[in-house]
Amino acid sequence: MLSFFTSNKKPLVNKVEQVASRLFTSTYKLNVVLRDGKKKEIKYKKGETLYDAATNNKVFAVLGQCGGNMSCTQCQIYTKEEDFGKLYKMRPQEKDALGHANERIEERSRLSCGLILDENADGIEVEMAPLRKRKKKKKRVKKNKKRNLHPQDTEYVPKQFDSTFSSAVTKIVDDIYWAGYVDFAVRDFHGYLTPNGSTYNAYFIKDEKNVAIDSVKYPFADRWLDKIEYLSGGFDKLDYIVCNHAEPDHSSSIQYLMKKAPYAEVVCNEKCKTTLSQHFDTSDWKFRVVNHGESLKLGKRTLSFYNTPLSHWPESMVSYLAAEQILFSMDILGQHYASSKRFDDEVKWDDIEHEAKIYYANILMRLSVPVQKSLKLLGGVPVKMILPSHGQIFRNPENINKMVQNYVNWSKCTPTNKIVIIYDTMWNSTEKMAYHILDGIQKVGGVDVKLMNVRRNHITDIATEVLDCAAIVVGSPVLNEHIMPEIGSALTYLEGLRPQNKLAMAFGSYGWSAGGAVKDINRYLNSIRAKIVRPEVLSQFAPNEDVIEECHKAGEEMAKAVLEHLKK
Ligand SMILES: Cc1cc2nc3c(=O)[nH]c(=O)nc-3n(C[C@H](O)[C@H](O)[C@H](O)COP(=O)(O)O)c2cc1C
Repeated sequence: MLSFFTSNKKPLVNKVEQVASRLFTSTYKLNVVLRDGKKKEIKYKKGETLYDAATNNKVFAVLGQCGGNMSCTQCQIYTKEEDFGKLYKMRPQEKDALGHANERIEERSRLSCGLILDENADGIEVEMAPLRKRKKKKKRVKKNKKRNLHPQDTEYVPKQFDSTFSSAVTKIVDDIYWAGYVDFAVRDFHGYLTPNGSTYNAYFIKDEKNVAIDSVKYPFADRWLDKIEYLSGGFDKLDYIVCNHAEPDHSSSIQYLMKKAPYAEVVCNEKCKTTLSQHFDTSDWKFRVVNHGESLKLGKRTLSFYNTPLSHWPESMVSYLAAEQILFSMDILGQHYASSKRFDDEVKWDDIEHEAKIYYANILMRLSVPVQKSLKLLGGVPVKMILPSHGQIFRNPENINKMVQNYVNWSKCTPTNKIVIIYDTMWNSTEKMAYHILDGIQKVGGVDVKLMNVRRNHITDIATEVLDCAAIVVGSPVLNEHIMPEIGSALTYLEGLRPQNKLAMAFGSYGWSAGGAVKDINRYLNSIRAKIVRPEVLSQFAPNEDVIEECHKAGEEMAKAVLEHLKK
């Protein structure tokens, strides 16, 4: 038996949470004024978040869409001014989330999911912050239907198989099959590059009940439907289609299945049901809504469901077969990797590890806190195999260990001895500065450098290098008082992905107004809470000897700061 954490079983809680969990258990209470003006008393134990206490008190009006992951900010509360200062201090994730909130933020704002309750919160009164007005749901569904916004709403037209391979199912163990589609051709996934293609992994369980798990991207619906028909012995023998995640690469073929399989029920959580209805016309679908921890008896086996909100979307969940110790991990441990082989031990480990890193950096880096929560939840689940929604299936215990450890490191952006220099240039002055900074770093030794011109390196690769670097050094010339657009685009992308724990500095060349570009760069660096190690280096037009010397010095200082940082 192999646990999801087979080595280095370090709990993924930060220090604050560890302290909080050790606190006493006597009960206190506070009041929450809900958005409809009603007041609710909430009893809590010291160390609980307000969000968890509200859930335990069944005051669900406090809850937000992201499931308490400090992301959607819908659980924002206003404290009374006199109470704000005495409450448990804000952790960086909470500050960060409030900084990106859609709703109105006040000085006395807190997130219920971030606010740890202690004895100082006893007897206080807080008020739910108003939500930004949203259009009525019913109207929006109607509008979408009328406009036919989604290409996947178009009628499914069966196609011929391209090859016998695309129609093949793979037996994983007795009665459990891979029934997905290998997309060798795809090169772009919502804006980032997939040079090795991808797979849409759908699975099938044969038992007294026939169960399809997830589907494939809609252009490949026909291949998937044929496999499901074959495996279940006819569409009328299909009992369930589990939808772990409503993103269209995994869900958009379900609409065609529902027209063919008269008795099939869609098994998903409540949020997934709503999200599916916002993509497709689900009015005729039969749903079986499952809650966190609930199970479905299939015959010999039982399939259990665990919500893992925001590892990748709010409705994300995983499914688990205890009998075979198989985890259908959805996007967790996914890789965009197309191969004729299905298992991790049939391909080169370095290839899939690298693809998993690209996947993590570009999809999950922003979602590190929810990912850590999911890892913690799954830490107690024994697994022999992990079946993700993209890429190779993991069945080699050593590989499972390595990949889980990678996730632990990536989710903390654990720094390695690497500095990434990201820059743009028009007439090469900024580029020359970048090379001189590189020389300065090299002079100190012991730190790797990646020099990435934003016009020759895709944001996909920049994000991947940034994930585990210790420092980023960003340069741009001044163009019309600002940074160049391509570096702006790269920094906007990184700002969204929120890399943690980075040292940083800015540099760049200008003509007649020094500050514009570095001011923009520093704004981005501050937004991701990078620690700016030293003041920017500027050059009026091409760097002269003084500037070159300063670039060398800056490189040396950055390298020394990184080596110091890694000792901690
Ligand atoms: C279209 C254009 C707009 C520019 N706008 C500014 C500006 O607003 N302020 C400024 O100080 N320099 C401006 N410059 C000058 C450049 O910042 C300067 O030439 C710098 O040295 C270019 O660095 P590079 O060689 O790395 O491209 C501009 C140059 C160009 C070509």
